[in-house]
Amino acid sequence: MLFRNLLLGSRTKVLAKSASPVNVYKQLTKRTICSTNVKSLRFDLNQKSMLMKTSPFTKTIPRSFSLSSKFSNPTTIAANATATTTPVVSEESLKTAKSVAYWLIGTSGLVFGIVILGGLTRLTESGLSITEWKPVAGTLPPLNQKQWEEEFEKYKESPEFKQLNSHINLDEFKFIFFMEWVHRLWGRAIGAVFILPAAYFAVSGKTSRHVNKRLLGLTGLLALQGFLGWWMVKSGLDQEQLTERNSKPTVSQYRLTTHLGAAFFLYMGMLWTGFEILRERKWIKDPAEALKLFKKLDNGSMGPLRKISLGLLFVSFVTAMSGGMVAGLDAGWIYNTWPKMGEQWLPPSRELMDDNFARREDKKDLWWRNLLENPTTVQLVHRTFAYTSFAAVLAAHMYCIKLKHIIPKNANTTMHALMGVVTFQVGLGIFTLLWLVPIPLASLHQGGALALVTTSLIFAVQLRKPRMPIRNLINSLYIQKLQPSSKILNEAAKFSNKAL
Ligand code: HEM
Repeated sequence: MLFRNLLLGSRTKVLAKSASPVNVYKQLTKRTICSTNVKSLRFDLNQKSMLMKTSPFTKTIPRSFSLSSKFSNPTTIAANATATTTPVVSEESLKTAKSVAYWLIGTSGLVFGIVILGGLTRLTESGLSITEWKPVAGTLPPLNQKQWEEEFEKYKESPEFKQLNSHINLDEFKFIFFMEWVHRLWGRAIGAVFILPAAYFAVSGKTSRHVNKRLLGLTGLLALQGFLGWWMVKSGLDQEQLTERNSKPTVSQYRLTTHLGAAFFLYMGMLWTGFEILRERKWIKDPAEALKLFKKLDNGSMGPLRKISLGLLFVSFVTAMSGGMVAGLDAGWIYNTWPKMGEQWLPPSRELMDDNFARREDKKDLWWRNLLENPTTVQLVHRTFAYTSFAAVLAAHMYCIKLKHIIPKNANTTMHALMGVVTFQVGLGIFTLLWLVPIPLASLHQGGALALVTTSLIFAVQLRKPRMPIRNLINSLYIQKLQPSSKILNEAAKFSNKAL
């Protein structure tokens, strides 16, 4: 049990003689834990009880305790009501400037752009044209004829030139170099556009601690992304690795997908944080509306839908990653038929689990190598994930239609959009395959994957319950608005004293 608590957090049922949420909560936070560790509280005023869910690593949590009788005293109730007019955590420490949200969403747009450009670099087979990684010096392209010729000489040493491109001249080289150079420059620009303002916002106190932690994580991810880019390119330049993979000069599909996945994570992290800031600011501005929304989000039927929303985000992400594997293996160039794969619904099992892909004598790696390295199987896996994504969104859409009176209106609208995006994306995938991966369509299909992940992410954000400190803040702001002067509370206290 202790292990479970540490890992998952715990649930504690608190019984109160007084059914006031204010009292129960105050008593709880005073006696046991810091309010920021509380993930959710659910009050049952009839049963005079409260269910508390805490985050992992919360220290002492009594399984159940009764509140002292003094809390059933009306004077104390009034006094406690006064106490809650002061926010549990100050508004300023929770608030993040709107400009931070817009900057994050804008920067995520730049990440969207670089993913598309990266795809175009791959589709035009330009990605292996720059054979070195110079994070600072590489900012400038060759500036004169001599430098261009030097750069071309270096490229002539690469396996790609020797085996595939020995016919190209300097002008053709300039085009592929330019594609890769713009991609790298864009990456550097994102670094600058992210890190400098992040430091400024943090130092000037425009961000909350919560957002600062996110910004730190995103900075780490950004640095990792630059490294992953070079790690990927190296796999296509190094003849030893190519021989080991028995591959023509292209990057490893594993590394391509890792690089793509990290970009998706960076994009999702920026968007999620940006939307969360905007959402919380909106609540702070209008606590009454916020409380109405919280009531909807606290509805029991929303629990499963919240899990479904995260499931949809996960399945969209995994489908996109399986698409990365298709792209990395050029598996879109085979089985260009739909809905069947060739003449059959499924390729022959001999081809799907081809012995030639196993590298171990005992063939123990037959399954996973075919699933990740055999273009036929990898395409089938991508088709399967795509159908799963479509079916999952369709089912969730129908579920939302059923619950449409309970679900927040904006989440409902997003679900309709999600249904549209997934249908469009599946259509794009099919035509990309049928028409032998034309560059504009393949690029649009990649953009479609990002659009699908974006819509799933917005849906998940819209269904999220507020963080506990924000909930506390909104509650107290609401009470402050209702009772602008403490006079009313003093009157209430006097009245209660008389009643005793
Ligand atoms: C929810 C649906 C889908 C998602 C999220 C998705 C996502 C992706 C992604 C992210 C890529 C990699 C693009 C790149 O890195 O350049 C990709 C590639 C590909 N997908 Fe899909 N896809 C979906 C459905 C489909 C379907 C239904 C088909 C065909 C039946 C399909 C066929 C392809 C092909 C052929 C490629 C390789 C294109 C290339 O080489 O650039 N996709 N997909």
